[in-house]
Amino acid sequence: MTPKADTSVHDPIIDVRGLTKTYASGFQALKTIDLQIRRGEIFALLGPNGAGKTTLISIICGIVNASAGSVSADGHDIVRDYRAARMKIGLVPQELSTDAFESVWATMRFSRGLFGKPRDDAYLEKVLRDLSLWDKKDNKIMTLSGGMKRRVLIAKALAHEPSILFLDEPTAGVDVELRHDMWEMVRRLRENGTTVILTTHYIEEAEDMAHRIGVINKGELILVEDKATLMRKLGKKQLTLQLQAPLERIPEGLSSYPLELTGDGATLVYTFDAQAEETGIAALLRRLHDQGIDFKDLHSSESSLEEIFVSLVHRGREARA
Ligand SMILES: Nc1ncnc2c1ncn2[C@@H]1O[C@H](COP(=O)(O)OP(=O)(O)OP(=O)(O)O)[C@@H](O)[C@H]1O
Repeated sequence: MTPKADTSVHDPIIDVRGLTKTYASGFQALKTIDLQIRRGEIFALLGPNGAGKTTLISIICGIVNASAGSVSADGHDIVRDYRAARMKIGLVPQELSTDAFESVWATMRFSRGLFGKPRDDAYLEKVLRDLSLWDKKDNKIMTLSGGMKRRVLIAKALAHEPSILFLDEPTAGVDVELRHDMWEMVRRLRENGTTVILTTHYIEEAEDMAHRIGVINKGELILVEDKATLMRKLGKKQLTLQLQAPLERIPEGLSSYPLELTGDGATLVYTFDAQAEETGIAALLRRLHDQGIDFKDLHSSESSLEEIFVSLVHRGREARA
């Protein structure tokens, strides 16, 4: 990887300002996005299906046109200075769409050539070795396993030595081992100075790797935060109790607890802070017993990202109302 002259984190490597996107269908996929990515960071963009993650990445990578606003990549405006901006960026898409009949090696050489970069077989060899693909270099892509094809996508995106790498759902549907290999690879890239932006549905992925996290929902960037701060906010767990007999409402004696009655009154959900020393579960169960409320089953779970997004958006709407 090329050494980076400027490693300052204050100078954004990606600068997105007032970006909006309305597709030809009239659907507004992005609503005024402002986002600065720091040089050398791993940034995770989280959001439920259809939130606008791929649209945002596609605009930054010059695949989709913005309706308004501007983006610069390493100082180059992605419209006025498209070639220079694109040269800085490697994109690992969700799916492999072409090159099935080509060998891994030919695909790499071709990708590098597309960006007008001089031949550098030693560099390409290093990329393939780092991704455990070297022994497959002469294989046609169609003969590789799904996991290997994923690695090829990454290798291809790195062929022209970009300083910014976008990974769109890098580990969706891959097995645990490959997921860990990919995380390892992302860390190595970062150590070499590459800025990595990934989209994911997996909270562990963001938790494990990202320095900062952006949450996008319905085309709005609802927050951008350092990971540690966000994890504290998201660190909620839930205890779900299946009641023996449905309740009409939460009894007075339990009103001090953050409880919610769902499933026609037959399910009681208690939300608590996973990081807190006292979860309050023991006291709650005692209180339920005192109130004569019996349950037949209970389980605890961490709120899914989708639930967290919904609650974030909900809160945002309430705050605006
Ligand atoms: N070419 C298009 N024309 C019209 N609407 C589109 C087009 N591409 C995407 N959309 C819509 O824009 C919204 C955002 O889509 P996008 O693919 O950016 O979401 P995403 O966050 O990447 O979702 P996922 O996690 O499912 O990949 C969706 O409602 C989608 O249906």
